[in-house]
Amino acid sequence: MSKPVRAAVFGTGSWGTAFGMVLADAGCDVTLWARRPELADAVNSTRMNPDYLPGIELPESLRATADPAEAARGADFTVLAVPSQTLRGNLAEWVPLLAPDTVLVSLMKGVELGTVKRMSEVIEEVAKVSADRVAVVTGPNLAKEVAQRMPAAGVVACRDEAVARRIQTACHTPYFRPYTNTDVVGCELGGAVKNVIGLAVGIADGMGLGDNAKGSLITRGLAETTRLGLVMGADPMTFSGLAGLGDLAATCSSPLSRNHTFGINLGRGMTLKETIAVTRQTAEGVKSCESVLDLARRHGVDMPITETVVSIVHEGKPPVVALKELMSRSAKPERR
Ligand SMILES: NC(=O)C1=CN([C@@H]2O[C@H](COP(=O)(O)OP(=O)(O)OC[C@H]3O[C@@H](n4cnc5c(N)ncnc54)[C@H](O)[C@@H]3O)[C@@H](O)[C@H]2O)C=CC1
Ligand SMILES: O=C(CO)COP(=O)(O)O
Repeated sequence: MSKPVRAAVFGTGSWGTAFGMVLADAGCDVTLWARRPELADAVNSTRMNPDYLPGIELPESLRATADPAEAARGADFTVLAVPSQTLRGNLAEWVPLLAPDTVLVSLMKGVELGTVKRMSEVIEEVAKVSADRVAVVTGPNLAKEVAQRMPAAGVVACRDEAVARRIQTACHTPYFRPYTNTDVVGCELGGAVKNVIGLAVGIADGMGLGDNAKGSLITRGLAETTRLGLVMGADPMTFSGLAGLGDLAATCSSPLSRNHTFGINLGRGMTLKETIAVTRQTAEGVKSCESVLDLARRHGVDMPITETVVSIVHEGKPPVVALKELMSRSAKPERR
């Protein structure tokens, strides 16, 4: 009998824990790394993650530790599920501990501020590994629904399709159906930009702008994501797939989405400070809207919705003023 696949998951937040459950349910031997020893202890002693997934029973084969060396030991797959902006610093500490041929798997949906690097690029740079050893898992995967074993599909993207297939097998369960894709750029951009569009839709929902506004923002949001993807070498078809439209639809319609909810609070009139204070988990779009806009400007791509989100979130522009400006942009053909 072949030995079970070993996976280390760095980050015991909502998605790290839920994806750890998927891997465990698919037969992998999984160790979660938690920043706080008390959370690791709670996972091991109660089979629950009280801080991020309260009330959900975790599989027996899921263990947690606060010792990164213990988590990393012998891992076939090293899954990274920390906030995008802390990844570089976190990974630099973990690199000396990684198992020699481990494949690094990013669950993160952000773009690094300043460098405008995608998460897989940060991983390649910090861990000094080739793109063939770095994969991305993305798609419409709201953590709580996945942890409740509600059906979902996802995408495993890697330049090396054989590596993507190995991860696909390792996370395929009766309720989680992963597809492979070799368009890593498109898959990562889809995930990062949908958070920004999720904020925009949330703001519109908070302002009570209705479902036509929502449909318009989702569609034009996808158009600007695709424009950026095209100049960065992504396959445009990726954006009509799970990593693009699929994730956008889930995020923009769900009260479980932190980005959507963050936007709703802003649209209802909360200040940024108040909104941050009531947001207990990572809403990646809040920081990544700035790096996505930076990326777009460096590539000469027009992203009006992203620009609007940055102006509301970071420049204090009142949503009503931003809406007026967005609606009064010069008229243009749909396909451009
Ligand atoms: N929650 C979800 O439904 C999904 C989230 N994602 C993505 O997964 C990534 C992780 O998000 P979540 O697990 O949801 O976030 P979370 O906020 O639930 O958990 C974040 C985890 O990172 C840890 N952390 C925070 N700051 C840290 C630091 N400075 N150093 C080390 N660890 C730190 C926290 O302790 C926690 O364990 C994000 O990029 C998110 O966009 C992707 C798909 C679904
Ligand atoms: O990425 C997600 C669903 O696919 C989760 O969205 P939020 O980060 O907005 O909660």
